[in-house]
Amino acid sequence: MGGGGEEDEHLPLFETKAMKGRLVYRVFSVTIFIGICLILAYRYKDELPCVDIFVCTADPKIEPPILAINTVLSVMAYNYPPEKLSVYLSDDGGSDLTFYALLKASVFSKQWIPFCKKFNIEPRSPAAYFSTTESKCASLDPVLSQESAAIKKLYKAMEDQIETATKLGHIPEDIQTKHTGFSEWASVTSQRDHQSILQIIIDGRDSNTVDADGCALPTLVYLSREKRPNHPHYFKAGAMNALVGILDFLYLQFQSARNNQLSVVQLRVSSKISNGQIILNVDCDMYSNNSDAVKDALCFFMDEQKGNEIAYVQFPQNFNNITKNDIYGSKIDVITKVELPGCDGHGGPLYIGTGCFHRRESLCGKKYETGYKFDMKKRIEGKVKESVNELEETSKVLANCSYEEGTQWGKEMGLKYGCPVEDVITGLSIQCRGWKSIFFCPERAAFLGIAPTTLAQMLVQHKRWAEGDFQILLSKYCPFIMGHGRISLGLQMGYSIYCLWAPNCLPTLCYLILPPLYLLKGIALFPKITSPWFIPYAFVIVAANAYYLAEFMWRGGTLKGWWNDQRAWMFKRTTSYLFAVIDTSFNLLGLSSSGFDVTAKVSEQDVSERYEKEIMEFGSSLSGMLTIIATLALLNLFCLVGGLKRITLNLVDSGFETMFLQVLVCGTAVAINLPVYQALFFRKDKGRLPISGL
Ligand SMILES: O=c1ccn([C@@H]2O[C@H](COP(=O)(O)OP(=O)(O)O[C@H]3O[C@H](CO)[C@@H](O)[C@H](O)[C@H]3O)[C@@H](O)[C@H]2O)c(=O)[nH]1
Ligand SMILES: [Mn+2]
Repeated sequence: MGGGGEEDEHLPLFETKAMKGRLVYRVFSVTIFIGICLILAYRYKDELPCVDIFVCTADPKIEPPILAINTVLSVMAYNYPPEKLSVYLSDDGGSDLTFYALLKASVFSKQWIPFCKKFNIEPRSPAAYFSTTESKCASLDPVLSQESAAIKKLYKAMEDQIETATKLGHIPEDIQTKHTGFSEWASVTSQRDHQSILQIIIDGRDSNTVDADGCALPTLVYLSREKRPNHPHYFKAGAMNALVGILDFLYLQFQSARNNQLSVVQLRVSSKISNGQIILNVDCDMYSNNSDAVKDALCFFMDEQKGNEIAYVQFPQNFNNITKNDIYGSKIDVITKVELPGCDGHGGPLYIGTGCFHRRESLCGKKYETGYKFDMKKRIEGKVKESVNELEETSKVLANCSYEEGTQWGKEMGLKYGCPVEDVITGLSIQCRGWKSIFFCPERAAFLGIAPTTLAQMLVQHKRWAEGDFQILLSKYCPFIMGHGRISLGLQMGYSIYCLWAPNCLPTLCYLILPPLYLLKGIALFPKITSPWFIPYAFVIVAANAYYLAEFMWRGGTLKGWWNDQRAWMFKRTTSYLFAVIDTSFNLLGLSSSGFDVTAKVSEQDVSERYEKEIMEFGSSLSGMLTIIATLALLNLFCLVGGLKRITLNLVDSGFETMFLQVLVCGTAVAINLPVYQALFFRKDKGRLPISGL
């Protein structure tokens, strides 16, 4: 204690001071931090399995090469160690134009992949990225916009070259001399008659092949499997099987114990070249929209508790060209947001084609055994030591059509042959072998594709689906027969929603033909509005429609979208499903076999404009399907007018009371068919329905 100046000299009771040597410590801790990151990177990197990605294309006219390579580039740029990725372009069109486009893409990828990773951009399909608003916003990040402008220029130059060649229809000689691969086309007589063409465009094993930043690149392979006129090629299933294959010594032993022959022919192209434990299939029109999707899928496969029983992880099919009110009901949101997640609780969703990650073994026919464990890190040592040329030669043979003869490919192994929905039937067989599957819907869609833009395209696509699913129901693969005791009853019922699509045409046709005809004649088919029997009718009509409407709106649809969806269902039921039933019957009688009509992915300028404006495209030439649609629309209109006249003239006993439901059914049909009348009587554009053709 004291006073005055003495106080200042007092020392504080305690004092905290920074230690000396802070800089040294900081350097030390940074090195430890880097060390931990490297350890994690090492661990993480090594634990990730190899992934083989198959992109399918079938015709350079229907599926332009520029579309296919955009998909290829998007999957090459996944956030995944490139040395563990292999991308295969399966070209069923056997086209040198597609091959040329892929060569160009391989060069462009050296700039594109580092650009994507540096700025973490999405989506990684260049065409899709350059059409996003962010890519057009120059001001946000000056470095990004500068580099983006430079890379866009490169892309446009590549696009120009590819499109010029595509328009020309062949590859000019001066370009052909630049790559020996083109010489393969000297012996190609047609799309349906040629030898296997296989070119390893980027060899991931080669440490000299790097991108602009010096990082490794994914392996990139072009394959056009052999096709001969006297050999069935089994469409997409055949294309996939030429690639799939399996090389696993444990599995070979397991199989050879049962059938010695099998082990010899299990190797196919990708199992020879890269043998990734996981296989992803995407159609050429479905680019990757989420560069983390591979890692997302692996979270399921690699889960320590449940991962071993998962055979496939299916992502939903989303589309980037859906208009606000979805005129053709293509969004299938009720399927992907309600029905398939519903199946998830009963053993897993159906395999619906593109956007599906498979465990190689389960796709190749392995049965699930309780306690089965698979080490994703396991790599088959010493598998490929051959030089690129040797490897091309030895792998090519595996894509020959004679290679499959007398084997289990298309039956026990790989995707199943003979069904227009090779995906659904294959998934069902996998589930019946004891495996589970997963439906995964990340917030940012993993894949985006192209939905049909004309009525005819949509109806043809649905005919293929309905026919395939109906064939399954009537075959030994029927979910209630093959699935009995193997998959849950809930899942059997889940499958049957789709298997019963086709026969749905019969009640729909009845409702669209009988009530109007009887209305015209003045004969009542339903109870009077005053009768107690009217109540169940009213309840079912109101409740079923209200439920579907609520489900539709809950999943983000609009009211007009729901109305359009109802129309799309009506058209599908009266045409696609009817034709599916007829063709399935012919098929059962052995009078025909089902094919695979590839859905068109490009349309003319005026067709696209009408699609954007949500004007239905009937397409001026009158097919059987459009004739049915127009006839039913006219029948309902004619009968409604005739029937109403009869009622107003009091020619029917207690008119409205008796005929209320018939007028409602017929009136709804007329209201829903308004675009048909418009197309028949008022429209002048090329998308109208020519009344003269009826
Ligand atoms: O002989 C063929 C025929 C088709 N494809 C490819 O198969 C894919 C699907 O064909 P597409 O015409 O687009 O049919 P979609 O109806 O749009 O396809 C859905 O339905 C098919 C089953 O019908 C599934 O295989 C698809 O994955 C699924 O997206 C495309 O990449 C085609 O290139 C071939 O590789 N070879
Ligand atoms: Mn498609």
